[in-house]
Amino acid sequence: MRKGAQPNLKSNVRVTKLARYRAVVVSQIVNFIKMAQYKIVMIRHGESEWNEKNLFCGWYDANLSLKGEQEAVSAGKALKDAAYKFDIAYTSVLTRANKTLDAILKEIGQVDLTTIKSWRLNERHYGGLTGLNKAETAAKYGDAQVQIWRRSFDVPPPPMEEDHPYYNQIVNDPRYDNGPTPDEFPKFESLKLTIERTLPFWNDTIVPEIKAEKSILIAAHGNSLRGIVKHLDKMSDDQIMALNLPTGIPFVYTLDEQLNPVPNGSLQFLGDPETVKKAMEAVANQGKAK
Ligand SMILES: O=C(O)[C@@H](COP(=O)(O)O)OP(=O)(O)O
Repeated sequence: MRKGAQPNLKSNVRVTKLARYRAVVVSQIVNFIKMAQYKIVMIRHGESEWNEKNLFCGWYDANLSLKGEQEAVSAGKALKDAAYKFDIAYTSVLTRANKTLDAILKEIGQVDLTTIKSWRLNERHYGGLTGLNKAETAAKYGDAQVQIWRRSFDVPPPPMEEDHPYYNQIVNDPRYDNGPTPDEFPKFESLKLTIERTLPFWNDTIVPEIKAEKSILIAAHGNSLRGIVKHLDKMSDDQIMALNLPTGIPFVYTLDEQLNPVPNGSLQFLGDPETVKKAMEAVANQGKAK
C-alpha cells in the first residue's frame, strides 16, 4: 500500500466473504464425495443350461451353458477393464453362481479371493414349478398366471411335494447339511419369502463389510438379487415386478454412508445399454407362451 493511502476496508470484507463462501462450497463438495464412498458390484450368473432350455430352475443345481461360461468370462473382462479389485466375494451354494464367480476371479487375477457361500443367496425356490418349461406352462395356465408366479411380490408358486422328481435330490443335497434347518428349508418361495431369508445375510454379514470399506462382489441369481435391489432402491412391491435382471452382466451400486444409492448410483450395468435392454426384455419374455 502506498504511504498515506487508506486501506480499502470494503474490498477486504468482500475478499474475506468470497474466501469463506469458497471454503463452504469446497467443503460441501468434499463431503459429497466422501458420502459417495461405498461401491458394491453384483452379477446374476451367466446363462445356465436350464435358462437355455427355458425351465424353472430355483434350487435345482443347473450348470452353466456354453453361452453362460462365455458371459462369465466377458463379465470378468469388463470388470478388469474397469480396474475392479475386490476384498471379498459372496455367492450362493449353487454351481451356476459359483462358476460365474470363479470365471470372473480368474479374469481379474484374484483366484484366491476370500469367498463366502450361503444358501441365503440362492435363487428363490420355484416349488412345484421346478423343471417345467416356462413357455409351455404359460401355454397351459396363461401368460398372466405365469407372470404372477414369476414376478408378483408375494404370491408363491405351488409347493414342491415329496413326489416331485427333484425333491430328494434337493432336500438331501449335502451342501445343505449346515443350513437351512429343516424348519427353514423351503418347499416354495415368493419374492417376499426370498427377501426374508436373503436380507438377514445382507444385513448381518455383508453390510458390516461394506461399512469396513471392503470392496465387495456378489455373484447370485435373478431373484435373490432382485430382492437386494428392491431393498437398496426402496422399490415398492409393484415397482419390483417390472425388473428383470439379465444373465452375466455386472452391475454396480454406489452407496452413501446410510447405504442409500447416491444420485445415478443404482443398478449401473457394465455393458452397452442397448444390449442390456434387449437382455432384460428377453428375460421378461421367457414366461410368455410361444
Ligand atoms: O429359477 C429360475 O428359473 C431363474 C429365474 O427365473 P425367473 O424368475 O426369471 O423366471 O433363476 P436363475 O437363472 O437366476 O438362477
